[in-house]
Amino acid sequence: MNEALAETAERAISQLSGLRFSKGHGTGNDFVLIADPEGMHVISPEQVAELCDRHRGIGGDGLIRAVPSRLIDEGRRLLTEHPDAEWFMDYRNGDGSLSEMCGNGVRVFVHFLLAEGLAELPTGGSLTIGTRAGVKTIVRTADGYAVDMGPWEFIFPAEAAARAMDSLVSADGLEVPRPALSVSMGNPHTVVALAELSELEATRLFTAPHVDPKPAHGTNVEFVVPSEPLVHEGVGTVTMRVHERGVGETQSCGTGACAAAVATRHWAGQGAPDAWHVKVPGGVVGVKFFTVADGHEHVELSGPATIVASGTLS
Ligand SMILES: N[C@@H](CCC[C@H](N)C(=O)O)C(=O)O
Repeated sequence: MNEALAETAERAISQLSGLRFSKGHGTGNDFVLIADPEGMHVISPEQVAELCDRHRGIGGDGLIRAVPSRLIDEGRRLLTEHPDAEWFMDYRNGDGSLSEMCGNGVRVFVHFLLAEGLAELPTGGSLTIGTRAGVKTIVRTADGYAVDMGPWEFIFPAEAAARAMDSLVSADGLEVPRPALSVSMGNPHTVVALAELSELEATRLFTAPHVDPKPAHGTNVEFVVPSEPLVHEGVGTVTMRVHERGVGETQSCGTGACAAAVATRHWAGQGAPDAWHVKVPGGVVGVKFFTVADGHEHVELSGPATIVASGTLS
């Protein structure tokens, strides 16, 4: 970083001096967390990027601001139908860009709300929060939290139905472009199937994979290898690496794990299970498909959430 950039970075953070923060992660997908109960801290994209910088900031794949839904436009819109969604997860990627949704982020966000005494989640109860991809309902599990992520959708439905793939993805380390399927979990994902773990290891994700055609607002790209056998005791397992839009390679991606399970189940065809384990570099998350009262299929994401530190910006 040159001197001018370093100065801009320091200025960006110093403007937030005195602000309390926490740092947390879900299976290694890490976030800077800021509670903003009065809705006073609109953090600019530059400030987000500096706070998430691993050398000059706190470091994180993204930043989550906890703000009351009534104090942010996107939250107010949800309150008419969901008055119980008191808190809104204002999520930014590490480069400062907005994303509609973050699956690991939801668990860490709820864990943070509870740790800060801002919300309660009694055993056997649930908590509803607002996000840019609608409301999400969370319950506790033995090892963390399970989130009803809502319905999934194919981004290119006609192609997905006709050919089980809708795009080609090239990445450094892979000799030829690979077929892929694009799935929305509120945010966009493109899932690429690889045959062998050795191919997954050989894939280099320092630069963004090339996706053709690419979803309109960019995409997160998941590379998955089905386990052999794919299904054991009714649970399907895949191993995944991810290149996240607005971040780069991360240790885990919750919405990406959901998209990976959607695509693999689609490829596996009739009889494929509704319960999945997705192994990521930072751990394992669970994905389940279930049908809700109105007949729609929803996706549940489960996994741990940890707060590792809290402090004050100097
Ligand atoms: N890591 C997240 C996804 C974060 C957003 C993503 N980078 C995007 O731009 O859509 C997750 O756990 O889902």
